[in-house]
Amino acid sequence: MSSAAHHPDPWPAPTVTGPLDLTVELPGSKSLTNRALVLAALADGPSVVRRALRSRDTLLMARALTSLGAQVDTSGADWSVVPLDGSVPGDSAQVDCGLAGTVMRFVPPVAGLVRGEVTFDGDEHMRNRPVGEVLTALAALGLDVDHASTGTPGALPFTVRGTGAVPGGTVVIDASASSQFVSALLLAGARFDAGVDVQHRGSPIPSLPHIEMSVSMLRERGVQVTDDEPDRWTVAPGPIAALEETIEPDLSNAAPFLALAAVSGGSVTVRDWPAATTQAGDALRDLLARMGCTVRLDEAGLTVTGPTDGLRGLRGLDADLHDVGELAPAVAALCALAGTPSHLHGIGHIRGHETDRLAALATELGALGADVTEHPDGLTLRPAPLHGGEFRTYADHRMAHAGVIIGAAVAGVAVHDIATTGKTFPDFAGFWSGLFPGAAPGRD
Ligand SMILES: O=C(O)C1=C[C@@H](OP(=O)(O)O)[C@@H](O)[C@H](O)C1
Ligand SMILES: C=C(OP(=O)(O)O)C(=O)O
Repeated sequence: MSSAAHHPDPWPAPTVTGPLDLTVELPGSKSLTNRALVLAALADGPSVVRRALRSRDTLLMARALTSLGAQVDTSGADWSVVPLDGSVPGDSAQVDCGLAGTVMRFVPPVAGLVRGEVTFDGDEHMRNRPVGEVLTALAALGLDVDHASTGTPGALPFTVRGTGAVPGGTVVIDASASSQFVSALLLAGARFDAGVDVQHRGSPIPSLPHIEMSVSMLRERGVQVTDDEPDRWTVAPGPIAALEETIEPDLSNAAPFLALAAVSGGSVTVRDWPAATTQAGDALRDLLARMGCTVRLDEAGLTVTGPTDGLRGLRGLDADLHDVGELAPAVAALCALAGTPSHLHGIGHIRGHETDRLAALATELGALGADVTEHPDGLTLRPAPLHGGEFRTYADHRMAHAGVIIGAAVAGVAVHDIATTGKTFPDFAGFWSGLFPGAAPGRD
């Protein structure tokens, strides 16, 4: 994982000096790794998560499940998991959610399925990220959840007192703030006595591909999921089959790398890009093509080639990113460099991500000269000359990705807390700088 000890803070982002021609092999998907770990902990036998992502979010998930009584061996590239055995070791546990939405939302239902008292807390900002709908839903499904006496109701810190069994049944939630509310209930739902029937009422749910990812991983493990009505998912009670699964590369984390093709007017290939996937990052193929890049998916991987006249040929984008909000910071950075205006919309929910990403992007891109207007649900960016300066990241890995994209195009950009990329990428700064000619050899 990246560490502040190895990289200055703020970190001078490397700038391209000509077209790059790169092939990169990226670490595994956070979303796939953390789902595979949860499902393995609830499975009917030992599982293996091959090519697991080793990053802050996935190690927090491994630790959380271990504290609930699973055995997760993270020592190699392939992680083995022996499922939960019914009781929390020592009868009580503390789960550190860090800044991982997947840990804060996916683990509480699991805690109801083991006997013992489990307290959840996390980074300071994590207390502002929404989770109340999950906790209220879990209480309605028969879990003993205390989030009123521990601090602000509906937020970290909270306590789950598991009895080892969850009655389950039908629940109505408003998942307009995060798709993870639904995924949380579905992933554990097969182990509830009556399964779970989740119905959403409210504004449209963001990040729907992530719910499809949960559904598809459950089905791969033999769980019966019905999703033929909009905004309703039913998981039948039953076992979750143990599985050996190989984790795909993280396609959302591919964004800054593919952006290098556009910034440098060169080509970047990401190896092992899956032909079919539920990852939201697959939308980069369409988004980058719409911006004027050439995109080719073949046995070599996904190759993106930037416009031949470089950034002058990069077109702005009018895009609804509601389904793929986690791409917004990197896409916004590219739009700030494009030759025509952009309007990114449908992403009001990313104000509840690692930071208020719309405010953070407007402030930090604006500070480097971008012409950016913040809207309740998005950003408008118009072409403007950018200049160097400091780019603050607010503990948000994807803000750091936005910063290094600008830094690749504009000399003199210094990105604050580059180590925050460790949330989903081991030694991002070393990997990134190793891609630039003249960089010190031997970085991983
Ligand atoms: O389930 C998941 O793995 C995720 C769902 C999405 O969350 P939201 O629905 O809160 O946007 C996504 O943005 C996040 O990075 C990962
Ligand atoms: C929103 C994100 O993370 P989390 O899983 O913490 O919600 C993200 O990675 O962009």
